[in-house]
Amino acid sequence: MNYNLNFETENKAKKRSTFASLKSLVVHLVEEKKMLWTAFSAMLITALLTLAGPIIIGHTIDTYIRAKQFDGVLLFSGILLIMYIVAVGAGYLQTKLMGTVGQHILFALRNAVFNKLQELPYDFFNQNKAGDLISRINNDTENINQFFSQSLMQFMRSILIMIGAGIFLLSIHLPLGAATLSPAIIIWIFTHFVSPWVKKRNAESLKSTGNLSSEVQESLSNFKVIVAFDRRDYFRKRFAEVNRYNYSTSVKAGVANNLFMPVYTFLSNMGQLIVLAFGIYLITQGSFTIGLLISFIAYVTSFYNPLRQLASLWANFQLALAAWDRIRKILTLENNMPVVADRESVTSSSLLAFKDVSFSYPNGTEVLHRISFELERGKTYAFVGPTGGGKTTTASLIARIYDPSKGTILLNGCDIQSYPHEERVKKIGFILQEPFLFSGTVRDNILYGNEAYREYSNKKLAQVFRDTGLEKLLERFDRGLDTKVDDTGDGISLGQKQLIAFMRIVLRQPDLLILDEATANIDTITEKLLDKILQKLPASTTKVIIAHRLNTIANADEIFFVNSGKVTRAGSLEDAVNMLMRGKMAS
Ligand SMILES: Nc1ncnc2c1ncn2[C@@H]1O[C@H](COP(=O)(O)OP(=O)(O)OP(=O)(O)O)[C@@H](O)[C@H]1O
Repeated sequence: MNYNLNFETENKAKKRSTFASLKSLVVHLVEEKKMLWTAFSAMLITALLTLAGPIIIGHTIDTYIRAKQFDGVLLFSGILLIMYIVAVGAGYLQTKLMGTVGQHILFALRNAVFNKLQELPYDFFNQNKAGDLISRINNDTENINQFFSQSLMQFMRSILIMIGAGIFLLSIHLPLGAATLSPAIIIWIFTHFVSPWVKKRNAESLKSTGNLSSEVQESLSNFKVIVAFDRRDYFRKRFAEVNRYNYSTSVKAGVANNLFMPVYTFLSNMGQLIVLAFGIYLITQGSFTIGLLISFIAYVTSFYNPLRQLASLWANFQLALAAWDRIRKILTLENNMPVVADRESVTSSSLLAFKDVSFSYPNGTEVLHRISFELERGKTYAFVGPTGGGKTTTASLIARIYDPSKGTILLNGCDIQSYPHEERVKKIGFILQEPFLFSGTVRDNILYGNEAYREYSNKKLAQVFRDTGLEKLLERFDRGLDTKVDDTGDGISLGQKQLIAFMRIVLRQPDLLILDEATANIDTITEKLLDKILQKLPASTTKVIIAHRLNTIANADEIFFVNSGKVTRAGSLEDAVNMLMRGKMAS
């Protein structure tokens, strides 16, 4: 399955309309309904008060100022003052609520994206760069927050005031109103045609920010190799290139976003000009009053000012939608490794069986071809073979990191795909070639995902370590269980990392234990100790050992030779060595 998040954009396959993007975003606002309605009501109050202002001023001029009745002027000035104070209060409430809504959405979206990432299969992380994912979780969600906390209500307020002012303009004087509003039609046509282009520019800019983040992440996580091979200049150039691209896409997005403003300003000035010319003409004809003209000019301002604001708000809106499209792509991904239903209990003599299994990596050629073999309970199996022969791939299929392209894998006689993840992970333990550690202590890392011992005190745990024979391994760490570990694993050696991974898996006591080159960096004496610990595991535990060092597999009950995507029984250790030598000579 294609999990590449940038694939759709690159192929220009599916273009989503603004409306479709918006609709899918609105679904996520249900929880904020109450606050949104309150903020909307506050916004409505400010909009109505803003709209009422000009008509009151026009009325005061025509009724009281022309008749020199200053009591009336004072009364309406007081009313206007109260209206302005209420508008400030409502505006404050609206801003405060929308700031909270924005933060809630930011919080919920970040959680949703992160939780979704936890559900996605290994393949997804093969196909997407960590930096790009980080940018989606951090930057894109922040763009949406900015839109909600700063732009949405302003956006709605602008539209409401425009509609209200438009109605007033048309009802005060229909021909003058229609003439004044005519430039708005040009604005609408312009916006309609330019918006998709602006959204595309924003999407490109966000994508290049993701690439920039990937580049930083790649060079920072590999800085040791970069320094060791003196590739700093090369990475400097690479970074400069990605940074330049980001700069140019951001400039283009900025230009696109700012295009609305001058056009809107010009057309709104046209509106004002029409009022002045046409309005003064009407006054000279005696069919319009000065008070009405002042109200009219105020409504024209009320109509075109929000329109100008809409220019920048519309740009924020497009940016938020482009960001939302990037987030939505993660949220709508489906795990292509579901648990299949209807598992029937079948009694089987073998713990695990491959039946005619073939496998290809995404976008790759087939690397395993019609493999069949069985692993019995309690036995130790060794998988040997030349580099690139398919050992790790076979082990990954056993641990269901991937599903076969063809054929079936049976665990206890049932399709491995029918086991819930937790149950499968309990049954099959897997130590990777490069163990991954989390920041914390050795204890945290050993008990990672271990429900049984998580709450044990160090004293109680020490007894478990004595029973399982792991205590000697802890001596390899300065402060035992309390030794600090950071996620880069820089403070400890590669061999120590492998020991942590080993202890982690032995404590879980799985039915099937896969060690993929798990002792490659461990000295021979410690390796013998590990062997003893493995012997202490329950007699029913099946072990699969993948190793290049042949002494590691001396105790195996059976040896499989893995080469060119085929798995064959090698017979004795001597036969395996011969096969390996022949394989090497042939290659
Ligand atoms: N993530 C991947 N995407 C595409 N191809 C891959 C991937 N991982 C491995 N391969 C390819 O699959 C084939 C088998 O690789 P695999 O890692 O299973 O070999 P191996 O026998 O474990 O090698 P080694 O002894 O070096 O660990 C190789 O040709 C390799 O290039």
